[in-house]
Amino acid sequence: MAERPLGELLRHARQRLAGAGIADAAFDARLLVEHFSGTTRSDAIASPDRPVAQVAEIEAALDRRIAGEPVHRILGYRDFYGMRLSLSTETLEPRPDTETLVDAVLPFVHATAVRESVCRILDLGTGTGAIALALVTQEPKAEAIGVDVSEDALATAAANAEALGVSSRFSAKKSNWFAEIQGRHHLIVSNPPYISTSEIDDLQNEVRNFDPRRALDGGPDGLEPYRMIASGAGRHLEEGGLIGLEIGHDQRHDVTVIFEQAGYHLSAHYKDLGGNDRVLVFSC
Ligand SMILES: C[S@@+](CC[C@H](N)C(=O)[O-])C[C@H]1O[C@@H](n2cnc3c(N)ncnc32)[C@H](O)[C@@H]1O
Repeated sequence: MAERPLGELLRHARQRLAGAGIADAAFDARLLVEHFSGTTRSDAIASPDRPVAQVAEIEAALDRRIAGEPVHRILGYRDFYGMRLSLSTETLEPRPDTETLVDAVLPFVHATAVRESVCRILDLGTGTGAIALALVTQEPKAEAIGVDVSEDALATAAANAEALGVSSRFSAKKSNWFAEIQGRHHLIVSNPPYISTSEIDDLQNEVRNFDPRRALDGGPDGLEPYRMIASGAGRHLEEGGLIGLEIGHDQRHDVTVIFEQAGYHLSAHYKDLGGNDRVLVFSC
């Protein structure tokens, strides 16, 4: 395909996406054109006549977006807590709501690192490594094990750690929750699958068709992973340690009961940016 000027290509991409009913057409068009043409927003403003050769790649990306693929799946990355994280087939796309969990536990991570010279973190269901990597990049004395059952997710998390320069303080470990985990940790964090099996079919197409089912499905009532974590945490948490969990918007009561029955106290709860219950923090 012939080259086209950057400004014209941006307008064309926006029109194609808007015409197909894509909600954030202007934003998605900009992300896709910039990514595949290797240009920036400043280039579009300062040099709209700059020729772009990657017209075919951009058209193919627009086709995928119009077919319903989320824009970050097409780009192959998503930004989280100031980090650029690569995605792969079996990783959930990290969501801004999960940053609430990082914010909730980060003061404890810093305080533990000051007091103990280290903060050992276990991230159960690490996916891209999002939560663990946010914490170890924010606290130089923190070290984390990212656990997952997916080999693909573990490889992606390890590659993200390498790209962020923290691979000496992050290890990716294949384990069914605590099954292969040894030792005690100051902090256990998890954003487990928490959607009930029957609700998965009602999710938006972009979630249902492109996020891996294993990252979403929390069993018949969506609470099974919380039961697994509550029953195993006692063998892996240091005295005075914390458990930080992301939850579904209607799970605050049920998850609190599960952890209280296992002997923990709810020490804090947080809402996400949309005002929904999103994070619970338990102490021993
Ligand atoms: C909701 S995703 C969270 C991913 C990442 N922590 C984040 O917040 O973006 C849940 C993750 O749990 C993993 N998982 C599912 N079942 C698991 C199990 N039995 N043991 C360990 N990890 C599991 C999935 O593969 C997926 O990566």
